[in-house]
Amino acid sequence: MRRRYESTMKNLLSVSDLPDSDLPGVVARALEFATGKREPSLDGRIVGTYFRKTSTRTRTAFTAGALRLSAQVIAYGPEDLQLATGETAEDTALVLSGMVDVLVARTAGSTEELHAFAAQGRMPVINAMSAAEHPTQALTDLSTMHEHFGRIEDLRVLYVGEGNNTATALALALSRYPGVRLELRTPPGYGLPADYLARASANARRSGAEVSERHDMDDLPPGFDVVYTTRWQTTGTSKPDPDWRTVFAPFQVSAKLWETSPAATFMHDLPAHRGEEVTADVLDGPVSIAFRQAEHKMFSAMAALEWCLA
Ligand SMILES: NC(=O)NCCC[C@H](N)C(=O)O
Repeated sequence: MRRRYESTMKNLLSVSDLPDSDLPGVVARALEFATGKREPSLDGRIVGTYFRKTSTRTRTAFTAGALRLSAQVIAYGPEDLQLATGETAEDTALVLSGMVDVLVARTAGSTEELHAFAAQGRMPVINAMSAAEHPTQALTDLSTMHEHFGRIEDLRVLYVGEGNNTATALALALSRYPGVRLELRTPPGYGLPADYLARASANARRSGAEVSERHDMDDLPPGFDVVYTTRWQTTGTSKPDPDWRTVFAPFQVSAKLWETSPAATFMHDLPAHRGEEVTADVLDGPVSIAFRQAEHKMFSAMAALEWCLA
């Protein structure tokens, strides 16, 4: 669709929309918010949130974060907009763009729809999770890692689980940091989409990171700093293989992984299903920062809103 307004509008549809010149600053700003810093930086702004799928962390993070920066919020549920009766995404966003300053949208569907929302060209659109990518989760993960380790560079990260929206965004983000080694272990048939793996590998070649993916849990190198997992049922998806639990079973994160990575910190995008992707002793134990990571959702949402609206 023809762009209606020419502007330098900053959408956050992919973590790759944040240029190298801005990404460290956005993470640093999230870390300032993590220390309790608050400013009325969005006073007078109106944030629209449109969540078509369930959300606990992301929706609350953007709403609470906007309010804490003195913005006002209009929240739309799945049936509230005329989109539900067939109005196009383009027309919907064109109308909203005259009234609200930024739209935070979780479709859990195709990212193309988010591009259709962004086509109007004057109201930035933030991807609060599409089927392909979860960019604001990646920002959360970066600021959580930075807070915990004091850096992101040189971290050795093991990601275990489906190559879902969280994994794609994490791979695109971490691959931009020199010295990072990201090892993805994804169940056979549930790996990262090839184009995302290729983009992350291209980032890594440029930055001096390393990204690799395998579909088994054999020959794991020792000494990971982070073990990261995600639930087995990704929002809005179903698994074609009726036997998928057997395929996923070897990819459960348990204390066994700490035999070779005794200093590793555990991360999880949540919601968690104890006894499936992770055992309760790991998630609820001293190695886990998963619930601090959830708090970072708001800090990174605040930084993302400011970046789009600056
Ligand atoms: N932290 C979150 O945003 N959690 C929501 C679900 C994330 C997960 N990748 C999913 O699609 O199910």
